[in-house]
Amino acid sequence: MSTPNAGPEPLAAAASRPLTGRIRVPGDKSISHRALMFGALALGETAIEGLLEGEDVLGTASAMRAFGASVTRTGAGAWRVSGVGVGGLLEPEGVIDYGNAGTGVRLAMGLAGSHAFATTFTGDASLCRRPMGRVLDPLRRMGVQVLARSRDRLPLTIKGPSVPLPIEYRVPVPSAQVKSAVLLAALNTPGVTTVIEPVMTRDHTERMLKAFGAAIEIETGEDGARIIRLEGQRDLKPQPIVVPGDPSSAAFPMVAALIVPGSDVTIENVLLNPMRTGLIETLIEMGGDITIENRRDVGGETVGDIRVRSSRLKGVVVPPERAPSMIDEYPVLAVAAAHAEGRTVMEGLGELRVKESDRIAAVAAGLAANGVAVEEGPESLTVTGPTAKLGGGTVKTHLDHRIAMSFLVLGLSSEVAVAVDDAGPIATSFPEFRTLMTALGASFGAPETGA
Ligand SMILES: O=C(O)C1=C[C@@H](OP(=O)(O)O)[C@@H](O)[C@H](O)C1
Ligand SMILES: C=C(OP(=O)(O)O)C(=O)O
Repeated sequence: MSTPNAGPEPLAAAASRPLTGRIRVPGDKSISHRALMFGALALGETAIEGLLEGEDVLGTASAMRAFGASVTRTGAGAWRVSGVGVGGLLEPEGVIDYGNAGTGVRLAMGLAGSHAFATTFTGDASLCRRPMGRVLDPLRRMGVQVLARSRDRLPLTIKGPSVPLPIEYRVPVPSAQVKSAVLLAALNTPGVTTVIEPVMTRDHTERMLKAFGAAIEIETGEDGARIIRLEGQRDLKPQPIVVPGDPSSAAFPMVAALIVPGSDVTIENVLLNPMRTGLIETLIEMGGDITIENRRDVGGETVGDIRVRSSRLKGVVVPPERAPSMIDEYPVLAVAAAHAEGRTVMEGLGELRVKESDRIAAVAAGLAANGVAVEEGPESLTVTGPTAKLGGGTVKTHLDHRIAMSFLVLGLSSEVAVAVDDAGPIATSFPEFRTLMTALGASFGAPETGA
């Protein structure tokens, strides 16, 4: 969990020698959260390999223990979960502190919301600013009572009804977290709950629920929306899970290899679910030399090794409909765009305003502080490159891991060092970031020394 008393960890990066080598990034964050949660609901033992051991996911491991499941670490990335069965969660004794983890807390609210007990959730300063109404609204319709600070922010307490109501819910924002929270609540709801998704988002919940034997059906409506029906109160069967590498973490060495001259990096075993590969598609359109090798199927998901060589990039227009397949990758795409010839226009970014930070504002401020030409729109970012004299600025990370990692990557190709005010949040999703990047040839240091 977060360590609020540790204090900020300033860090800087400066022009790197070519990055070379083969690395594996840690397990996918979305799949890791879900593996622990579905394991906690299944009857019997779920063995997980390759779990992301970042703070966000460790928060879910603690939360599942608080709900009565047995969760044990048996080796590096190897975990076992003994579940309590659908409907069998216990009332947690204390407050569930989810630290920085939006996915963790929103999915856990769905889980707890279908149980007739009270759960209190809280988080760090970033999570307490983020909107929870998007999950609480459908849960209220299922009969959940909510006691919250104004505007549905954490800390808050929810209490499930004795018999939850199945609902039909059209997800109003493109959000896999909202879809998943309703489906998790539906697991312990009698009858059929329907979630309608006008815009498709990452589908790990649906894929994994199928694998665990849930009664889930998906069809496409006349208007093109995805209609997901789940019949509740059916047992889940434990499944061995192998978590592939997180494409959202792979994004950082990928962009670093593209922009540091002379680089040639391979990132092995990365999840290539089509709802997660928008960044790869965009970087290839920009002229990035990226090839996928050894494409294969692992546990119902496509994975592959991504080879990236430094490239001359050109600006592109990234269409808004691509946003769900690369929603967490815009900060690091903006860093690539600072190196591209011409304008890169990123549209349809409204959701970026409610992530760990307001990522449109944080990226714009960070790029501007380092001499990059950037324009911020209400739901867009436009970056014009290449930048003549890059670097020299200190970036405010606002408790946002992706802002910290993106700007350290910018530093690796800057004339003058780029500093971030706090690298601590990197541990939420990618604790090995510094070690792996260093193994490729990058170097980081204290901002005072200019790295
Ligand atoms: O469901 C998930 O695992 C996630 C969904 C996305 O959030 P939204 O559902 O808010 O788009 C993403 O930003 C987050 O990192 C992980
Ligand atoms: C948005 C993110 O995570 P979460 O919503 O789980 O905090 C992210 O990891 O970029």
